[in-house]
Amino acid sequence: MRAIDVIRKWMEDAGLRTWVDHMGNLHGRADGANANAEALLIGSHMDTVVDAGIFDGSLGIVSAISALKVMFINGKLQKLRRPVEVIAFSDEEGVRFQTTFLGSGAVAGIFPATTLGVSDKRDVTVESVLKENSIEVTEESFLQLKYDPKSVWGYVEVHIEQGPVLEQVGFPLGVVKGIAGQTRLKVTVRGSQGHAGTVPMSMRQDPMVAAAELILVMESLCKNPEKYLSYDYQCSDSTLKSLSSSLVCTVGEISTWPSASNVIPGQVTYTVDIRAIDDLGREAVIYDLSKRIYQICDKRSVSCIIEHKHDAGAVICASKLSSQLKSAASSALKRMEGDIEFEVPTLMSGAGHDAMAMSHLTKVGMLFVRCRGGISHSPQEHVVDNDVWAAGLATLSFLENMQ
Ligand SMILES: NC(=O)N[C@H](N)C(=O)O
Ligand SMILES: [Mn+2]
Ligand SMILES: [Mn+2]
Repeated sequence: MRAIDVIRKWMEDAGLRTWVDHMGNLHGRADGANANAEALLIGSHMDTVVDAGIFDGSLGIVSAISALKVMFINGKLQKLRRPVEVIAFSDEEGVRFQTTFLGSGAVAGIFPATTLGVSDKRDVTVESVLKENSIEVTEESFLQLKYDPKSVWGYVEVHIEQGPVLEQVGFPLGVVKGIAGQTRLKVTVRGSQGHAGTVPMSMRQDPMVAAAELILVMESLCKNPEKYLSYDYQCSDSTLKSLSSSLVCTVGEISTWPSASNVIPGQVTYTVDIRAIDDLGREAVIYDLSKRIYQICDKRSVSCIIEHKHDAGAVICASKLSSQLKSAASSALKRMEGDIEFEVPTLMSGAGHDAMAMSHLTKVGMLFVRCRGGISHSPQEHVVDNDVWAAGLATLSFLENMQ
């Protein structure tokens, strides 16, 4: 809510009409010369992860507002060939409720109204959090957030790369070809709680050690999918090849009950985040992993529950937007450095973005900005001033020349 107040002021300084919708997304719109034309939506997310950096999400919002402010100052804003609407999305990371894209998903209309009843670890629901912040959302007003696809020309997002490629190729900007698909699971393993000092090792049904084995097996599967999945099983050679270069898995959270050093746990819960460019391959990995989880739990006489918390298919960015972003990036760099000898690179995104949700509403394009060491989701996340500058100039050039 504090971020909304700060960003809303920036939007109004840039001459935008602002409002906050029932999912806490902040909108800033310039109608341009044709208020009823299909609008360009541009933006990113306001939220971030725990112990994060300051560029993930926010750079996309600031680049969009800054470019529009330049146009406001030089009188070009009202000459825009179509309305431009900046959206600062409320929840993209999905860290609190384990369902990501809550803000952009509401605008894209991909979620049912029951989403309002999703709760966090303290059983606080999305609906009550919004109401606590004086956003009187109802199921009806939630469903009304969906934009009419006919009113939207496209969605563009400027975002830090969160990876090492642009730094490696020595380029401040890159155009995103596509975004990897992702699945989030919650695995709960239950055993028999007991005294750490009295239960013989041979008689234990210890969910902590079972979870440890499950996590190691998942790591091995994701490091060597070809060893676990094969054609006659459910994966073609091309899928296996794609998995070998793009499959990643992470256990970011683990908790246990009763979490006491002299008690054999009764229950262990951990999160699984699995991503791959190939959706079929990702589904095959999830299927195979689930099978192995049940087998190992059976062998260890512990029970387990696998909950699917979130799935998002891979997204290919629209070539029309990508080519306009590419020329905007090169004109920005020419403006900064004189001529550029190389072509603006194109690359895939392993990170998820609001563009994944918005792709259900309209064509999407993304521009990546180099970040130091490719580090993100960490206080070490950093973008040098000149690259922030390049991102803003590229956004301005895109808006000035959008077709
Ligand atoms: N939904 C998401 O993917 N959120 C982050 N951007 C992520 O990549 O984890
Ligand atoms: Mn993030
Ligand atoms: Mn992000």
